[in-house]
Amino acid sequence: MVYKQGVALLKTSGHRVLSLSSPTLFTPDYNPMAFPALLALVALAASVRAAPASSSAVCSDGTIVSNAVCCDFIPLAQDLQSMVLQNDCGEDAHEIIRLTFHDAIPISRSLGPSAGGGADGSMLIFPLVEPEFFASNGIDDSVNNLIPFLSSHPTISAGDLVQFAGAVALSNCPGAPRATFFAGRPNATAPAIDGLIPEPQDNVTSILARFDDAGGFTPFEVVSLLASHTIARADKVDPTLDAAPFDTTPFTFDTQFFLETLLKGVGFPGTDDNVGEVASPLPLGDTSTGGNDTGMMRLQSDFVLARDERTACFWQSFVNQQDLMAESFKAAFFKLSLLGHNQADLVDCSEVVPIPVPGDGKPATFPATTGPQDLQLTCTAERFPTLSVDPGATETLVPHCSDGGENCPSVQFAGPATGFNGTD
Ligand code: HEM
Ligand SMILES: [Ca+2]
Ligand SMILES: [Mn+2]
Repeated sequence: MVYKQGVALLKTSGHRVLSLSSPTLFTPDYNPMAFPALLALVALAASVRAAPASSSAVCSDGTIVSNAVCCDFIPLAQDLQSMVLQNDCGEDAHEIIRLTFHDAIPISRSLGPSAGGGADGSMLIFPLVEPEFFASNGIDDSVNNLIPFLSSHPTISAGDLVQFAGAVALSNCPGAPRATFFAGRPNATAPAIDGLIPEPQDNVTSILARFDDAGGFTPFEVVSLLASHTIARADKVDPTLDAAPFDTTPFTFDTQFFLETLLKGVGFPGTDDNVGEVASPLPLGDTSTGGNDTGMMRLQSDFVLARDERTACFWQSFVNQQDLMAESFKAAFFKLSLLGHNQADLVDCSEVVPIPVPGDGKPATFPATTGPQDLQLTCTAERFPTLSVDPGATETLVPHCSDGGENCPSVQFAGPATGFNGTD
C-alpha cells in the first residue's frame, strides 16, 4: 500500500527527482543525498494519503478538507491577510517568515528537551524571553503582530499560528512554493535557552553543526532554507539602515539571491564595521538624498556558505533553477516546521494554505554594472549557467516597497515583545 503510493508520487514528481540526481548539475557525491530525499517524499506521500476518508469535513465556507481541524485556518488566513499582511510580500510577510525559523530552530538533540521545544510558539507564549535574545533582534514586530491572533482564534495553538502565518506570508511572494502545513502542535511549556539561533558572523562549520544538532538538517537542506533570504532585508545588522535588501528583488521569491551572493563585493550600503556583514556587490542607495532605497547588504554567513566546499555546489545549483530552488525550500521548510514534533501526531492541513502568487518566469540576470567577470565560483564541478546582463551603465536602486515606491507603512501592533535588551 505504502509502496504503491510512493511509486505514484515518484512518477508525478519524476522530473524533480531526475534533476536532483542529474550528473550535469551535481557532483557524484551528491547522489547519496537523493535517496534520503526520496524516502522523505515517500513518507510524506504516505502520511498525506493515510488520513481516512471518513474524517473529511465541509467547512462553513464550503471548502472540503480532509480533517475538520483544518477549517479554523481558513478564517485565520483571511484575518492575517486583512489585518497584517495586506496580501503583500512586504516587510510584515518577511518578518513573519523569519519568525518561523527563530521559533523552530531552538531545539537541540545533544542538549535534550529542556533546551527548547522547536516549533512550539514559545516566541509568542514567552514574548519577554526569546525575542530579547540578541540573535532575534528585530523579531518583536512579528511577535507583537501575531499575539492578538491567539485570542481572536483561540482554537489554534501558538506553534501552529507561527508556522501557518509563515505559510500564508510565503504565499504572497511571487515564485514561492505552496508550503506544506501540518496542524496540532501543542503549546510551548517553557522558553528555549539562548544561543541556538545561528548568527551571521558564525562560520560554516558551526552553522552546519547547529542545523544538524537541531534536527539533522543536511548541508543541502541548509542551503535550501536560505532561499528565504531572497525575500529578506536587514533592519538591525547596520544600525544606520532599515530594510537593507539581500538581493535586488526582495519582494520576489526568485534565484537572484543565489546569483548575487556569488558576485564580488565592492562596498557597504551604510557603515562598514558591522558584525556579521561583508561588502556587497551593489551598495548604492538613495538614503543620502532622503530616500528609503538602501543599497544591498550581504551577510557574512551567506557569503561563506556560497563559497565553502561543503555548500558551494548546492548554492550554485540554484542559480536560474527556480523549480529546483522552490521545491527544495518547500521540503526543508516543512522539516523546519516539524521540529519538536512527530509528523504522525499532526494533521495535514496543506489544502488550506493559500495558493501562492505565480512567479514572473524571468530568468536570473546579472544586475546592471555587474557580469560574469564578477563571479567568485568555488564549485568547479558544475557548469555555471550563461545569463544575460541587465542593461544600464549605472547601478539600479533596489526599491523600498513592492509597488516600486519609497513609502509603504507596515502594520505594527503594540505588544509585550520589545526586542534586544528591551531597547527597541
Ligand atoms: C545561517 C542561517 C541564518 C542566519 C545567520 C540568518 C541571519 C539573518 C539576519 C542577520 C537577518 C537580518 C535581521 C535584521 O537585521 O532585521 C535575517 C533576515 C531574515 N532571515 Fe535569516 N538567517 C539564517 C537563516 C534563515 C532561515 C532558515 C530563514 C527562514 C526559513 C530565514 C529567514 C529570514 C528572513 C525572511 C529575513 C528577513 C526579515 C525581514 O526582511 O525583516 N533566515 N537573517
Ligand atoms: Ca529575490
Ligand atoms: Mn525587517
